[in-house]
Formats: sequence, structure tokens, C-alpha cells
Amino acid sequence: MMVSASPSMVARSSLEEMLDSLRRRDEAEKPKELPPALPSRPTSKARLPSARRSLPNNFNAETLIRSPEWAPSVNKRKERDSGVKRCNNFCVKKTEKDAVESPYVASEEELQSRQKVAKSDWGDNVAYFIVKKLKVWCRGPSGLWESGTIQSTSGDVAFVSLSSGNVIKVPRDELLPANPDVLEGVDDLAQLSYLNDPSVLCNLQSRYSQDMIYSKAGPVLIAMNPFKDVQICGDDFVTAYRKKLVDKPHVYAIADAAYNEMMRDDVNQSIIISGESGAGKTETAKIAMQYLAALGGGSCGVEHAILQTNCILEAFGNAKSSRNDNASRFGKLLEIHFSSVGKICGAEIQTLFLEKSRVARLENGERSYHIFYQLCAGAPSMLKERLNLKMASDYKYLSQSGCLAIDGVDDAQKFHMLMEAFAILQISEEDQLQVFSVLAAVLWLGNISFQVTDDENRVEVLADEAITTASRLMGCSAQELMLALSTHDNAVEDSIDKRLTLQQVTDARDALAKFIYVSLFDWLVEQINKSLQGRCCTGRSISILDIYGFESLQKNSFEQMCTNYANERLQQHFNRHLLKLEQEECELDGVDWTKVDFEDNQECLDLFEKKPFGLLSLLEEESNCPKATDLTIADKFKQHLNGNSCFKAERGRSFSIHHHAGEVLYDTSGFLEKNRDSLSSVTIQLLSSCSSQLLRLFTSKVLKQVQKPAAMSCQMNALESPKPSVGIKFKVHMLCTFSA
Ligand SMILES: Nc1ncnc2c1ncn2[C@@H]1O[C@H](COP(=O)(O)OP(=O)(O)OP(=O)(O)O)[C@@H](O)[C@H]1O
Repeated sequence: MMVSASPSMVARSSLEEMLDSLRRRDEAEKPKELPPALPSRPTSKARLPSARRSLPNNFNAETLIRSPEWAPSVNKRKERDSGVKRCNNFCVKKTEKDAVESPYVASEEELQSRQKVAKSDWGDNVAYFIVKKLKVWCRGPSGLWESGTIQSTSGDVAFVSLSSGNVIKVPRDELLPANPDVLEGVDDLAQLSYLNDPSVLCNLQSRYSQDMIYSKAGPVLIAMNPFKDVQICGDDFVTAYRKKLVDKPHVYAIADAAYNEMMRDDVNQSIIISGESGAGKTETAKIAMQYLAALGGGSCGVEHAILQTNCILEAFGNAKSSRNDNASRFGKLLEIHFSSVGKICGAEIQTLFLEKSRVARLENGERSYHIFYQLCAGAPSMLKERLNLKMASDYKYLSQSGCLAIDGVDDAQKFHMLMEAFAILQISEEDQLQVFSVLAAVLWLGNISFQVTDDENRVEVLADEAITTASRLMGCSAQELMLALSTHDNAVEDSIDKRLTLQQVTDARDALAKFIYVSLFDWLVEQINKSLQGRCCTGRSISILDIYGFESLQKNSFEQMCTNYANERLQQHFNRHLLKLEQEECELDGVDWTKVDFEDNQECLDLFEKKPFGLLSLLEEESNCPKATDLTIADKFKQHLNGNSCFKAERGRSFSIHHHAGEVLYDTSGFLEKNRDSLSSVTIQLLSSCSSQLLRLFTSKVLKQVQKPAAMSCQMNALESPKPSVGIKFKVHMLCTFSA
């Protein structure tokens, strides 16, 4: 077996540390005559998996009951009979009976051999592994993890015979114990005797190869992205989990637990989904929503409306990125409200930090928001005529990246699905028309071009089809729009009606387009929330958090920095919550708890958040300085942040951040402009006098917020203190997604 381990995987995750610590504590409680760190006898749940456990085509809930693999009651009985008492998800207390029955109990000869070695240290167990010819992990010549058996040792080195037949020399202290074959594919990582990187990866890989995409790590569900339909969702599975006929790890099981605990304890629940971009968070969130909709569906039909919100939010907030054809470019917290009898009675969505730069600027091979392509492909001819809508390839904002279509995706069909979703969520036809007009205006704004008029590179707007159509759709005159784009008030320099350079005028146009799009997105979420508002809510709720995943691209800019910062926050919550939760449970169970040291990412968060010398404050400060450039901001970062161990100065405009998921190299090109995105007062005035009701509404909101800090800080603050929900107390369920 060869397992590739990326650098981030090689570093021990805090989860791993914690599981390991719990394992060590558990081992310490074992009867003293047992050898140290020997593979524990698997519980009934850790039975040897069959070669392939795909479910029959004609699968139904009854099949599940008969299948021993899926029958919890049978498993529970076996568990009882085997003398294994589970005290919580992490610690499996082993009784004397278990020790006697264990196939790993040592023979007399082995015990003698073991007496020679210390009992608590893996290094000393090498001798035992040699005697027993047990599997170990080591790095093969390719740098990948490989399994083999130790043939002999000499001083600090061991000679390991790999499954390929080759024998390699490995430093003794680089060997890691492997789990016995009988534990291969266990559905809870906490059942593994050894929790090291290759063992965990190997277990997940073994399950993944059999389409078992869900595993547990104690209370956390691990979901591996299958990139195909593995047929483990749908009505039959919902029924099975609902009736508790199965206890295999599944998103349904997590949603079911959340629902039952909410009903039983009257405590609000939340399901937090984390993972890198493309790992499957959004799909997993949808699976959880489907289950809750099935469980709490009632007469008012609001559950259908909740499911339809995905279609709208994905159209307006998702895009093709280099990693994911349907990447979420915003964070989402969906709070589903339930009545006293457990029926869904309403919902509320909070969105965070839509990536606005994507509206105007795309990397090669990426797309802007799906809605633009859907509108161009699917709008009926009357609407197209009204909006003077062309093909996507005719719009510069869309054509710049050389990517207009996604394999296997029919944008026109998606547009029709969107119209259905609008209807279900009661977005009126009048509002729909306004939305489409605003979208078309954004596209036409991107086509507005400029010509240089003098030797100092001053420019003026070209009076062409783009400016006439954009102004018509916005509800102003072409002259007014031209004036607004080519004049600028700079508060710092206090000079009004200054003619702009080509770069400035392009930035002003793009800032307008981005402002309109982001405002439209926020407005749409408001409309959705109005439509989902419940009438008979009792304060019970289940929230599902799905934010954009961690990104490390070839070139990382402002957007990746914000995305990764948000993930850093989530990671901290994840670490702290999980450990705290376990500690509480152990205390409740009266288990002697050893404090677990885990890799806290506070230092990385400080790098962003410290005032006045954190990344965000420095960026904010530099954004208000008219002479600042992308180079000066890079210098400023290097000057003030070098003392933070997560920061590394690089050449020119670059710097690196050591995130929890790995090191990312950032380039400050465009940082200032992306953070500023300021609209001139002339543009704000223009927008507030447009005949488009939506544009006027957007402007009135921005005028109200004028005293608040710049966009990024606002969005980031929202991450720090999300709006308090109906209830005060939350029980959190964790879900980690991974892409193989
Ligand atoms: N459970 C699943 N079954 C089948 N395919 C899946 C599943 N989960 C994810 N995928 C596939 O992987 C793709 C990416 O998944 P998804 O959009 O959910 O990732 P994500 O973690 O939300 O990414 P991002 O952070 O970029 O938004 C999906 O479009 C789909 O093709």
C-alpha cells in the first residue's frame, strides 16, 4: 500500500494529536500485563470489512435491516457480548474479558521478548514488531508512505522489507507502527490502535476505494468527495436513518442527531462543515438539508422553498474556479426553524463576504458568477431584446478568461431551473425583471471603453452602444453616466472634478459594477429571507454553516487571503470547540482527563487581527493613503509583521503566511484597489437619481453605512460576531470534507 502524504498532511493535525492523546490515556488504563500500544481488539463495529460493500441496486430499508453490516442493533448486542464498554466516542474502555479474548494477547514467548523492552514507547516496541513480523510504515524511495515489515535493526537504522520485495534502510525513529489488517477500513478512526498519518490516510483510502465516503473521527464526521454518485442518499436511506436501522457514518446520521437533540433537549443545534475548496462542503450541506427537510417537512411546504434557495444562491454566488466548477464565493449560514412538534416552519440565511473582484476580473480558465452565463444562454427572446442581451462571449467581463462554458453544464437549463426557484420563493415577475436589468447593466458596464485625450494620458468615455445600453438599463442618461465615470472626488486630496487616467477610470467603472452586483446579491438574500420567514416558530433551530474553502493557488491575491482568513477562524472554532466538548464529556463521565496540547492557530489569527499592526489594520490604513501602492503595502507588512512566526517576507510584492493548512505565498498586486473599491460621490449621486428602483435602494443603504469602516473590515467583523440566533445555547456538530 502506498499513500501519498502532502506536507500539510505530514504535520500532525490537532485532531490527530487529540485522538492520539486519548488513545494514550486509554492505553494507560489497560491492565498492566498487556504489552504497550498493542493493537486493541476491534469492537464489533471494527469488524473486517468485506472486499466491497456496494449496496444492491434494488436496495431498500428492509435490505438494510437484514444486512449485518448495517444493523446497529446486532452490532450493539455483539458489543455487549464482547465485553467492550464504550464510554464515549473516543475512549473505549477494555475489560479483563476483552483482554483475555483478544487475538493480540501475547504468548509466553512473546511476553518474554517483550520484557526486554520498555512498555510505553513505540521506539522500544520495534523489537516486538520484529518478533511478530508486524507491519510498519516508512517513507519509500519515492517519498511516499509504504508499508513493510522490519527484517532487522542495526544501531539507529532498521531494514524494512516492503511489499514490493525490496528491502530499504530507514532511520529507526522514522518508522511508524501500522495497524493490524483486521482493523483495515474501520468506520471510526478512534478505533485504530495507532493514529499516525499513514494509518489514518490508509484507513480512509481503504474505505474510499469501496465507495465508503463517510467515516468518523470520534464525534466528527469525515466526508471524502467521491466525485460521482455513490448512491448512498435518497428516500430509502432517509427512512433507514430516521428509523435508526443503520448506524454507519453518514451526513444523515449527523443531521438526525442534531434534530433529535434539538427536540429532546430543547437546545439549538449547528452543523459546521469545513474543508478545502472543492472538498464537497456545499454538496454535503445540501445532503444535510435534504434530510432535515424530509424529517421536518410539513403542511406549509416551506421545506421545498428552503431547498430551492440553493439554486438561487449558487447561480448568484458560485462560479467556476481553477479548483472547483461550482465554487462558492461566499459564506453561508442557513438557520432552519422548527415548530414545537418538530416541523420546519421557516428559515433564515446569512451570507458573508461575497467575492466581488470576480465580477470585473477573472483568472484564465475561471468564470464569473454562473448567473451571467445562465442569463445569456437561457433568457427568452423578449427579455433578451429588452435588455439588448448578447451572447456571453460578447461581454468583456465574461470573455476575458477564455472560459465561457463548463463541461457537462447546460447554462440555459440552469436558467429555467432558476426561474422555477424564483417562482417557488415568490420573487415577483416585476422583481425578476429588475434583477435581470441590473445584471445586464453590469455586463454592459464592463464593455464601456475609454480613449486617451491628451499627452498626460487623461481619458474620456467612448459614447457607444455599451454606454447607451448601460445607462438605459440603470435609468439615467448616457451623459450622466459618462460624467460620473470620468470624474472623481478624492477626499484626501480634496480636489473635485479631476480628470482621471485610464487606470483610474477603469477602476471607477469596475468599482461601480462590483458595487451593483454585491448589492444585488444582498438584496436577493433579503427577499429569500422574507419568503422563508416563519410564522409559528418556537425558537428551536438547526443551523448549517458552509463557507468557501481554504485556497492555495499558483497565484494568491487578496481574495485568497480573505478566504483563508475566514477558514483560519473556523479552524480555531473547530479546535477549541471539539476539545472543549470532549473535555466536558470526559468530566461528565468521570474520566480522568489529561489536558490535550493542540496546535492553536491564534498566532495566525493575531497576524490578521492585531491592532494597530495586523494585516487588516495595516491594509485599511494604507488604503486611505493616496500615495500608497501595492509595493508600499508589501513593505509595510514586512516592516510590522516580521515578528509574527506565521509571517514570512518574500521578494518584491510577495509575502507568505503559514496557515493551519499549509504555507501560502501571496502577491499584493491589486490589494489596495480590491480593498478600497470606493465609489465617488458623483457616482453615488448618479445612482440615487436613477429610475431603477433597485439601484436607488442600494444607494440609500450605502449612504446609511457611510460612517462604517471599509467593506472588508465590515465583512470580517461579521465573521467574528455573527448575528445571534433565536436561541442562546448551541450544540455543535462537526463535519470535515476532503477531496482525495
Ligand atoms: N457527496 C458528493 N457526491 C458526488 N459528488 C460530489 C459530492 N460532494 C462533492 N461532489 C463533487 O465535487 C464538486 C465540488 O464540491 P463542492 O462544491 O461541494 O465543494 P466545496 O467544498 O463546497 O468547494 P468550495 O469551497 O470551492 O465552494 C461538486 O460540484 C461535485 O461535482
